Amino acid sequence: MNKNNPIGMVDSGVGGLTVIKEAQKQLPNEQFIFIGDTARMPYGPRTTDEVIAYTLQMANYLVAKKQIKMLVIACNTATARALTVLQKKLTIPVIGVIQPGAQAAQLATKNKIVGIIATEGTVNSKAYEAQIHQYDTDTVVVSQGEPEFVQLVEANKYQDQATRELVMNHLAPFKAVGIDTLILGCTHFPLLESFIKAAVGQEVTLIDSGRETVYAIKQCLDKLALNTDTRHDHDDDVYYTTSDSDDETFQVIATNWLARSHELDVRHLKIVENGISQHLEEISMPRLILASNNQHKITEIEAILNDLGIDLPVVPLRDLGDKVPEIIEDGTTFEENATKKVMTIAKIAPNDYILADDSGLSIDALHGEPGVYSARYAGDHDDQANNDKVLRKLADVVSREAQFNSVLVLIGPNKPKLVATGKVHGLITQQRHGDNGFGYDPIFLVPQFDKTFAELTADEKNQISHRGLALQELGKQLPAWLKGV
Ligand SMILES: O=c1nc[nH]c2c1ncn2[C@H]1C[C@H](O)[C@@H](COP(=O)(O)OP(=O)(O)OP(=O)(O)O)O1
Ligand SMILES: [Mg+2]
Repeated sequence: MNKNNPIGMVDSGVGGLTVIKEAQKQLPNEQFIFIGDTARMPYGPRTTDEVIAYTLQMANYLVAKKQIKMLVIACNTATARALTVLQKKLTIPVIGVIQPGAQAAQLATKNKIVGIIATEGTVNSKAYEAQIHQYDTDTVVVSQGEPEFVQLVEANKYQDQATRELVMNHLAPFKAVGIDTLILGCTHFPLLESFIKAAVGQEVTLIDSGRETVYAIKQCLDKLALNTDTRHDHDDDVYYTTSDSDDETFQVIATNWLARSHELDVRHLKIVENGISQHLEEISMPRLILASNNQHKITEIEAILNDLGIDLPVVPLRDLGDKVPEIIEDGTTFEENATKKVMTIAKIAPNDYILADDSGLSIDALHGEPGVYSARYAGDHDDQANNDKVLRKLADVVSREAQFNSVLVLIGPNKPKLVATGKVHGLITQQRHGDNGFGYDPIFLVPQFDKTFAELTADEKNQISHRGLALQELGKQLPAWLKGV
């Protein structure tokens, strides 16, 4: 196990953020990856089988995809019901929030009357009682389920006056019993700490199960020599939620509670049903795939895309690996072929944006030839043979007018196709000049520079080329298209 791998933390929703906050404070160099199961919260009313299944899905994701070195179950309900199962199934250390809290309470109590507030699931499991009675059978344990507290925190109402009154009312019985220690047996409850203290009395010791858990994490890292020796910034920490939409409440609570000045890196996992089993998969950010096998084109397009302010990761076709199907360019127009390119790639990348260019040289004296057949005029993608054929056909021809055409087609998830074209006039030379570029560049003369495309720098070519002009045109149409206008 690599000690520089991250620590995984799983929770039913937002409560575990109190644990990660403490962990970030006490373990400044460790990297944390947190999953809040916001799609299925709260866990309190769930069956034990459900809680075990959900917790395992999150654990399996973190082990398989993030190579975590340790798992923390930052949720009391999940600890009560799933900890022992996960400890058996996983080969990494798994730490729960109950044992550390119970131990701290046992050390803190003097009158041996300990209160517990938790979800109903945790209360019914009697996990805290069992743990406390392992240390001392005489300790009196008074527990109370407080599912409403969980809901108030999850609804971001943990600072409201009405919440304060509700907490005061609910916790009044603890005063009558005379507890001297109260376990906050749900990771949501530290957010209500000041209200809880006011309700039970300042003299009562509150045990934050999350904080105690972080001591246990530290001890475990020390014992197994798993402390990282590289420095992470907690801005590297990643927070996943399982709701597929924008999880605004999570983002707001997390940013406030963790007191970060900028937005946290919150990503989404989707729950994938597979027959009777389920697993989690990251919902990937859409990419812009450049559907071309021609590296020269890709380089030109990438250089110009930079200036168009496209906020998507740009991925060349070759990065999609060997699953890319063959693209058959048998259309009779550039637009038809460019459309075939994007549609073929859309089959394997339905959630991405895809951009293709189909282009070619059209010579007036040859009635537009080679046109859509430019790439295979003489030999398939044999630039030398293609150039030779053009020069041979024009050997005795005086009129050497020609155009390069580029047709760009862009598609995106749930978007109509966007077409942009560019055209540049030139003259076919008598022989090749220059080594830059590709294709017919050495025989395409731009009168304004008195140079062929192959004699221009990449920047100079991009300023005036058919592809450069088509990309500029695309850039103009893009904002409205992205907005769906
Ligand atoms: O700026 C250019 N400078 C020189 N030649 C060019 C240019 N632009 C297109 N051409 C020629 C090369 C090729 O013979 C044909 C494009 O064929 P075309 O199918 O669009 O591209 P391709 O097969 O090289 O790559 P892909 O289809 O994977 O994007 O026109
Ligand atoms: Mg092609």
